[in-house]
Amino acid sequence: MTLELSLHATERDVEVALEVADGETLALLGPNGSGKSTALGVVAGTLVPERARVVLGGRVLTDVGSGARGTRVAPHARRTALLGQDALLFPHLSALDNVAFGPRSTGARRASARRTAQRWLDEVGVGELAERRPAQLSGGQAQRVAVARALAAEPDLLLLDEPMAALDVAVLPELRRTLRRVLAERTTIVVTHDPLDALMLADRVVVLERGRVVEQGVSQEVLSRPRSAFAARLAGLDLVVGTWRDGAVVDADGRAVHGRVVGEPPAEGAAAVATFRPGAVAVYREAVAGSPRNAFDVVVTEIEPTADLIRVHAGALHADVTVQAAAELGLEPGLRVVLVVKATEVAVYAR
Ligand SMILES: Nc1ncnc2c1ncn2[C@@H]1O[C@H](COP(=O)(O)OP(=O)(O)OP(=O)(O)O)[C@@H](O)[C@H]1O
Repeated sequence: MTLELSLHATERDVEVALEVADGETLALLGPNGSGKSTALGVVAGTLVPERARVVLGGRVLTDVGSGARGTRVAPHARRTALLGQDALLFPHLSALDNVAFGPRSTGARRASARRTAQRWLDEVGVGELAERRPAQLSGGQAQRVAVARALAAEPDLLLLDEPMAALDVAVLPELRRTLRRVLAERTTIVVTHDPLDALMLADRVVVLERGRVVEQGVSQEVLSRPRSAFAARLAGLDLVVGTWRDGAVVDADGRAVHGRVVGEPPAEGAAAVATFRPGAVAVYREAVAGSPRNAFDVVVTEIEPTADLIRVHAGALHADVTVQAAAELGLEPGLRVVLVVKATEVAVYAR
């Protein structure tokens, strides 16, 4: 179902308008305090600001402000499902009964609700844990149950508020793949700080800053534009978007980045991304002999002191070096340098 949202929360200085197409997943990105939760709250109906209009599949859910009708559909009657950082399962119910709760509350009989619940638990990979209580589940398993619960309610719109922020990094690639599968064809908004989530889960991203939309577009395009190394910067990562060829991610400039493949290897010719920490990037004045696999000829565009290091900007790429190294290299904007990053420091994912 198509979502149309416009809101003006005067006190918070948040003014946002966006649309989500039927079946589309939209990632909402932005730094702390940029208005992401405000936007989700207005859609979910937990927040009614001075002016807002929310229309989901032609149903007006919120319409307040001058000249508006004063419509405020209650949160539980919106046919939206919100999943946050914490699973928030009912502690006294089994995983199965937690998931069956939604279908039960919309009138399904017990046996049928439990069958539906089992199907969703299977779908998100925790079918064998159906009889466990939340206390007997790991964080990642509990979050999978919460995803099943959200989906079992058959919402018209799914709202995910940093659904993976509280989880161990080790479980993220698998959960991300599960989400990618279940979100396909579902109208969804996902709030995230992680550009990989934006790339892997979302068709489109909207970037918020200080309560305003500053950039939006197809995820890959937004995230690969230098200006939108913004999103990569949010996660503290350098990010190269390209195509998987001969065991490397090849970007639009033909730069090949080698790394460790995380999860399923990308298919030859398929979209792929490489990420690495700026701290893993070394800076040289010229190509080093016996050069390691990833060496990029770049021009320094900016030098930025951080807490205890110097961040070297070269277009969309960054390197963090010590003050001493920056001085020895004579780093300044306009200087040609070679950035070197070991393949073992680079994570490569299929898109
Ligand atoms: N309950 C509140 N009352 C008044 N102002 C608030 C309230 N919650 C947030 N704000 C303000 O509204 C603005 C947007 O905040 P919001 O929580 O929507 O940002 P966010 O992008 O979700 O941030 P985060 O990533 O930290 O969750 C900020 O200026 C914030 O200080």
